[in-house]
Amino acid sequence: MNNSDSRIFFIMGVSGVGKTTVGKLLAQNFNIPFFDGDDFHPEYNIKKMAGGHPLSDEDRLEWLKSLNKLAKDHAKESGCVIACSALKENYRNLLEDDLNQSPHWIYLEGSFDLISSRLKNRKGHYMPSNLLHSQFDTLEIPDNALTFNVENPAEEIVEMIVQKLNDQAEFGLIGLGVMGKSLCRNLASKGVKISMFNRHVPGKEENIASDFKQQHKELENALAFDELHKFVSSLQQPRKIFLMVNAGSAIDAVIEELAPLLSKNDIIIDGGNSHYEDTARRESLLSEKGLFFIGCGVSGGEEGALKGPSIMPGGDLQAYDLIKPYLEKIAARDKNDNACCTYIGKSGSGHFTKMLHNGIEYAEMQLLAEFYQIFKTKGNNPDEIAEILSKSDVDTQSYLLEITIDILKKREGNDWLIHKILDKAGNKGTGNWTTIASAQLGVPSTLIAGSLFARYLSAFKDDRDRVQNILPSELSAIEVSIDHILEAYQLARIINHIQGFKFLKEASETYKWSLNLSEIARIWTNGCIIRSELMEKLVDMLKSGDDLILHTEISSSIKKLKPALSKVVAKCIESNIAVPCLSEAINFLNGISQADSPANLIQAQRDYFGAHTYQRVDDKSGKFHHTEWLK
Ligand SMILES: NC(=O)C1=CN([C@@H]2O[C@H](COP(=O)(O)OP(=O)(O)OC[C@H]3O[C@@H](n4cnc5c(N)ncnc54)[C@H](OP(=O)(O)O)[C@@H]3O)[C@@H](O)[C@H]2O)C=CC1
Ligand SMILES: O=C(CO)[C@H](O)[C@H](O)COP(=O)(O)O
Repeated sequence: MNNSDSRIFFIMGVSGVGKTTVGKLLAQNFNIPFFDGDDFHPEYNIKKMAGGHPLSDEDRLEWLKSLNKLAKDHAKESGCVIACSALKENYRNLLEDDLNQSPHWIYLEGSFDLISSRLKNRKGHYMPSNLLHSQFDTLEIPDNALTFNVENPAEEIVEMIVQKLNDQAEFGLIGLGVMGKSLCRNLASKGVKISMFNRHVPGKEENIASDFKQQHKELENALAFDELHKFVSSLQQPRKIFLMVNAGSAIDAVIEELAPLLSKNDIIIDGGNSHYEDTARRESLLSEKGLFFIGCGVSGGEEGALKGPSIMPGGDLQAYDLIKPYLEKIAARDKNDNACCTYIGKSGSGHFTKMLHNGIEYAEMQLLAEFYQIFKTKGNNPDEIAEILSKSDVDTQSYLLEITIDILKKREGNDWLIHKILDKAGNKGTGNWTTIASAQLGVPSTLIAGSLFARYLSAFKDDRDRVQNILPSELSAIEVSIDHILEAYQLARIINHIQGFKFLKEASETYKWSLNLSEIARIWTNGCIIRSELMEKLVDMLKSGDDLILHTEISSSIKKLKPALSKVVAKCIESNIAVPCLSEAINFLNGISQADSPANLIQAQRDYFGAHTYQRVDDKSGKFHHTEWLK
């Protein structure tokens, strides 16, 4: 893609501003060729200008194209400096069209009076000074150029250009909320020179970036902005800008403001929990403007983002290669010290994978909540439940189990804090999207759906209060040993992961993403919310095939643990304990392990009322049949 040592500079500004002088000095400094755009005008244009007539857009077209070719030819080598007025945005677009790198735009500015007086003293140039008015009228001041005032001597301007380039940050981050702040500190502590931006909202959001910089020693070299164009100019090209803002309309709003300030080949990375279809849409929209868009799932919460998250980037592979060193630097490490970051695949696949991660997270959380309820019903207090969970088998170890133990032990005054927390579960949408996507793909992700709907049911707190008054359902302790309960938990988690990876496999085939499931499991072994001992085991199992349920280790665990799961669910139902996720687990297992299902009756009913046809077991051709049921 890029010869990394090659630099293309366009020195722009109105005639007489000093482009040639500055350009030659700059070229000398970098030891690259200098070209004066004026030397490339066709004879016709020179005559027209010398006659005091301004050039039209049509006159400029071939000239701009020839300068674009010049830039492209030299971009393949050491680069070059080209002086060219480039007064309008669309001229600049033509000049950088199809370049394999983002050029540096240097805008030389000066007052009309200063330049006019300089032009009057200039000899041997075909541009009469009265054309200067038309140049100023035509000029569209660039947003994304390094700007220098020509009251300074040319030598100083070149020094300032070099200094500015040296001061530029390698990586930019927009959105200094919970995750954005942690990621900034993580990047800076790894020695990455960063630029940070947070919007300015008068009276509400003021000096967020500069105040944040003051609070942390590791940010002393970071640049802080609340003006977007200054933030953009502070970044090395191609710019790499990580968005950590709320998913949805906020991302579109930021992109709308940001994109016009960027140059070709710049890379926007969306690290939020965006919907994968939005990501695909944004990627194709931005690619029309020559910009790259990487949809990048990030998991680990505030602490993970600070100390090492799991990172799931998807999009253009060449663009990914440019941001890979930064993402790998900040990612968590797996047990072999490899970064928990891997290229997921094209387009929205990174955000899809993060969405599914959250779906698995929903079910893992719901299972723990159901076991909390089971032990509560047995009369155990939160400390006792924490004690039971902390003694559970290594196979059940996970980050979510660890934090659950901490949560259960947390006291407030004489009581446990958990008793003071209202039992209405919130959500930000990823569980909902996962459930919709599973329905669209036709995959039975029943534990994820069960846990989503359990959250929704919990949110109907008033209804639950009212219904309980009319239909009281007494909870009673289930008579099952702790070992059996923990075995049921272990198996339900296995089913959750079987469903999750099957879901990914189906998405990969449908969307032609070629996902590497083992590699995805690997980057989920650390840094993310669903890291666990089980995930560690799945990395190798998924190497030998994607069908987890048929893997010998998994199938022998299922055989061993299934009686406990069946018993616990049956006992919970007898005891009026709602266990939607656990029951989905055993129902799925019973369904998937029976070659015969009652779906023949569904097919018959469909054919009866809607002539939807059915296939027959005694017709191996797979042909569809219809019966006139009332004849
Ligand atoms: N919190 C978590 O554990 C995790 C969150 N995520 C995802 O990361 C993203 C960010 O989350 P989080 O850091 O928690 O969110 P916060 O609410 O803490 O921060 C959001 C940031 O976005 C900025 N922002 C919001 N709207 C706009 C807008 N219209 N224009 C410009 N900036 C805007 C906010 O600026 P301002 O302060 O000015 O309002 C703030 O800096 C979300 O998509 C979230 O789902 C992913 C993994 C874990
Ligand atoms: O992405 C995350 C962790 O991986 C976030 O914490 C996520 O927002 C949690 O989702 P919800 O608020 O819907 O429970």
